[in-house]
Amino acid sequence: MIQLPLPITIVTGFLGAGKTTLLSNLLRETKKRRLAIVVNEFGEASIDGALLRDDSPGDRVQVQDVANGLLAYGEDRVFMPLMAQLHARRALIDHVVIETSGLAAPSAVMERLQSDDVLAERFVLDASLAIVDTPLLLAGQFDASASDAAANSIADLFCQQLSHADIVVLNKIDGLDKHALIEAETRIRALAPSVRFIELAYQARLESQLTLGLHLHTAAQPIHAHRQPTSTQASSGLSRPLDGHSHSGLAPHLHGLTTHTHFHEHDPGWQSFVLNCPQPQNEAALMRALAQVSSDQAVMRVKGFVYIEGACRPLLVQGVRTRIRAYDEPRHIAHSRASPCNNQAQQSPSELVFIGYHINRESVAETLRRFTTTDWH
Ligand SMILES: Nc1nc2c(ncn2[C@@H]2O[C@H](COP(=O)(O)OP(=O)(O)OP(=O)(O)O)[C@@H](O)[C@H]2O)c(=O)[nH]1
Repeated sequence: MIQLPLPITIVTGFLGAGKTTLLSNLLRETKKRRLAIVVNEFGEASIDGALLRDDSPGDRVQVQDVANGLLAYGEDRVFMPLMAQLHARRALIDHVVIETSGLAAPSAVMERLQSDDVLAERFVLDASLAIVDTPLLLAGQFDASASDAAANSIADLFCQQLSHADIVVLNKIDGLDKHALIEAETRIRALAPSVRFIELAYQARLESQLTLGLHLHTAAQPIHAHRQPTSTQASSGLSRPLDGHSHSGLAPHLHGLTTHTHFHEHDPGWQSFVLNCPQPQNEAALMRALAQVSSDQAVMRVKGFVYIEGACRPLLVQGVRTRIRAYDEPRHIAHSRASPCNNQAQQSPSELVFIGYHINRESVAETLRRFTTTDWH
């Protein structure tokens, strides 16, 4: 029996843009397709994979974590065996979604898919999505700056992610009015004129028709209807659709990979480390410590699970730059992390992943120790 190539959607976006949240919503809403999700994290610990696994209904979704690096970059030896495993399970999978690390350009995976003959036979790129933290975009947080190396590195990466995207998804737009949305679109178009479509995701929600099965890189596919999310029409009140929301008649899209380079030489200024603490935490003291850390150093992302005195399940900590929140909704907590209330002694240590530009592990640990009077190391 002839097997059709397995479609792959690449989901990219800078650290904390909302890739995992968007995917997790998609998993709950996609009822028909059997999905294989590959989650690549820059840090040593995989937090997102645990969250997605918890949101995966039944055996329709398989989640695979690849922590500690950048998938398909340079010397990475994980990518090819991973693709071979996916191919071996072809009969059980309808669609693959690869969530790249927030510090990766999607061109790395795209290039491998196009340049390797075996992969090109077995897989087909369906679409590449770039998720954008819209409030940060509007605040100029992805702009380059002559005097700030971190800002330049972020701006460079952000542009790479946009320029390889078929679809840019404006996320975190819950509090934005139509003028802000149009301003965001204008900025995206100025940074990446080749972007084909811009979609709006309210509360990190995109319909699966806007995300999977788009065939944007397949020759001779029937033209599909590409619509705005219904929530966009209802809540944004935009007087005109965002440019590019329909694309009937467009030919399959080819990204000029030969003319772009992804970060084969990844900027070594980006660092990640994990800190643990065996003692239970005081939430307020920990939040003060994390606020201090993010104002002292270029920490762009903090995430992990923290055990609070007397609580039977950990809090999920999510920090994107200076916005740091702790969640205790059970949905946000991987079951494997919950412990019976009467068995506090068996709690795992708290674990936080920090990602930033030239960040200093010891100095972050020292701030956490000072504010929480517990032994972070
Ligand atoms: N208000 C708001 N918050 C959001 C939205 N989407 C995501 N978030 C929050 O943004 C934070 C980061 O979300 P993630 O989904 O983990 O982001 P990510 O892109 O997967 O992060 P990395 O994998 O670390 O790069 C979390 O606290 C989310 O709850 C949104 O649409 N609105």
